[in-house]
Amino acid sequence: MAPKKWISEAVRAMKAIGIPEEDVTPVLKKLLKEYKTHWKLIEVENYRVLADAIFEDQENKEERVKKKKEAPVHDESSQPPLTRLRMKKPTEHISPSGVTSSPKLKKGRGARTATSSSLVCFKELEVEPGLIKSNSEPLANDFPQFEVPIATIDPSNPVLTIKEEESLVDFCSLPRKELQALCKKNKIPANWTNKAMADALTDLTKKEGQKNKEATLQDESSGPPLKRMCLGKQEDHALKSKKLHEVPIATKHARNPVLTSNEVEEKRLRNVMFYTVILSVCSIIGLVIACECLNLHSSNKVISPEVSIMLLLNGPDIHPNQNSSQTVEHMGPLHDVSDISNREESVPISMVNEVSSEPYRPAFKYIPCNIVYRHANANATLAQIGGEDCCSKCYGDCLSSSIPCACSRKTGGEFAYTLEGLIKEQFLDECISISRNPDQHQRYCKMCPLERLKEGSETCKGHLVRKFIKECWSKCGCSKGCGNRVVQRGIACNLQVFLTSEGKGWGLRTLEDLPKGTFVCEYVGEILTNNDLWDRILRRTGNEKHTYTVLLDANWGSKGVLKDEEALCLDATYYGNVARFINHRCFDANLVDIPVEVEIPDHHYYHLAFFTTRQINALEELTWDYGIDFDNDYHPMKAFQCRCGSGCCRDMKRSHRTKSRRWICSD
Ligand SMILES: C[S@@+](CC[C@H](N)C(=O)[O-])C[C@H]1O[C@@H](n2cnc3c(N)ncnc32)[C@H](O)[C@@H]1O
Repeated sequence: MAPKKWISEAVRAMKAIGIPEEDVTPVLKKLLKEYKTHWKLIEVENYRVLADAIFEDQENKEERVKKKKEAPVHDESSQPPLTRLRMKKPTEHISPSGVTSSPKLKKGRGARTATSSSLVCFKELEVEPGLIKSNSEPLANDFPQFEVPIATIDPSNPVLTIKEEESLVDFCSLPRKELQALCKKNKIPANWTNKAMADALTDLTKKEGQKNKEATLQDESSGPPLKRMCLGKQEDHALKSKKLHEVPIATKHARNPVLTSNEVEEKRLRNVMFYTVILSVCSIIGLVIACECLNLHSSNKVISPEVSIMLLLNGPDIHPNQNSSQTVEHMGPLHDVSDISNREESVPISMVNEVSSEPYRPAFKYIPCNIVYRHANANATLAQIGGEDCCSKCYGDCLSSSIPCACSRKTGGEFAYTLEGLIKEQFLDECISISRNPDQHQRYCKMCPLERLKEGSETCKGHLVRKFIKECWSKCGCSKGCGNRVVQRGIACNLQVFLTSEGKGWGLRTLEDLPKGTFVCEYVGEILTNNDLWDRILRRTGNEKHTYTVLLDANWGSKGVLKDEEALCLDATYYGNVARFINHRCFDANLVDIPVEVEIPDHHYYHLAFFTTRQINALEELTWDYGIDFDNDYHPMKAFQCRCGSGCCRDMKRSHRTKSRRWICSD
């Protein structure tokens, strides 16, 4: 006798395909009587036998009713015959008596989908209870194309592929003796006809296969989340292509899922709150410890909160090639050199020193996305985004749509990205040209916020008029896998921080070949107002440096007088990501920085993203032209001595140039 639990399982399976319990129990009772000790065969192929028997039963009932009704008048032409949608014609089913045998499931996708994935299919189709789609109808065309990622295949409802089904042993061809032996082993009556025994064995094998598949799927889902990190080059390249990006972002890295923009926003806000609390606590403790360390009590020096925070959390940067005797004892822990992002990125970022034996104690905290410092106005609200700045009516992938959506408007009615997730060549070349020929693209700024804070300095030399990329965002109707969302997905290529041998300190390199136009990373740091930045600069003392600050000036000068809270910059001195390690190259840098509008449409705040200017080979150092004017004596902070090694090094030639001051450096 079948246990109660088994019966309720059978009822539940039928319910899932829309058959109510009252239809199931009488048929099940009959079947159990018929199958006796072989009741387990009923559950084969998701209770196919049971489902067929129920339909047969219903059909018989309907037939009887129909006959009764038709008995007095016979007019076949007035009513079309009731066509029944069902998974298969229930002519025969596996019978323990061995008299009849079931026709095998048709080796077609439809048949398997209907039986094995009934849960998903029937729900979407809203098929009338009791009716199941015919395998003669193409199922695939009936369903809306949902973006169901591969990772969400229900392991409890595995689907055999055609190949797997075909690879099953052909029991029919076995000699009777062998069949009988196999049946005996599997507790199937050995006195059935050859066909019946073969069918029963086939079904058992399929069931075994399904169980194994289930186990494998479960194993995979609970396996180590390091799979993404161990991807080969080919897979990695494929991952970068848009198609694979369509896997929901959250599944990208099980250990450290990449966040959706909303989540990023939430996380950012949480970060801000978290860091604000940490900052306040640390500034008090840091002040005390820093004073202890520096013995400042007696020297009467005043330490700014920022300085003390830096001492406590990080300490200033030490480059092994620089004299570190004046630096304070570091209090922060060593970074995990196998992943300096501490799993904040979806790919690990390793750090190597092949030049000296000095350990690296980074003087910064790794953050994967920008955080707001104090009063900087970089908070996005959905109300800020007008109808013309989003594509609320889109769905799926905007890049595959025949008509470019509203989000392409700011890039001239064409998206900046290709279907492969690279930046379009023409767009990229224009950005490179702007960066390399600044004189032709600068906008003079009479009331530059940076200039008006300085006393006695020369007037502003201008800011580049930049080309913006605009990505779809939260208010857009498209999916998270939309091809017009690249930068917001974060780093996807294998990068490494390494100690340069030319005396530039640490640098960043790629561990894989990168095609032209690949997104590498974003410049991440604290978002500061112009006032905050100036405060930090004025407060800096002795050995302290501000070599990690970039002005977000792409829109400066387009308005009249820029408010101080609108003039923003990114400071990666204390909080930053890999981009803070990218060194400068005067000529032919292999990266170009492009402003990217994601959340805020008016461009006072934007993301600064790096794309490859050409094909880059694995292990090449990634470089970027900071846009430093090495000849500017009035520069608030003196530039470093350039060791970029390029033939046209601006520092070597000392030629007179007027370059944008996007980069602020000190040495
Ligand atoms: C944004 S950081 C780059 C990472 C830095 N090398 C480090 O170790 O943290 C900028 C600083 O790196 C150094 N640097 C960058 N490019 C350089 C170059 N071409 N020549 C010499 N030093 C360079 C300078 O000290 C500069 O102030």
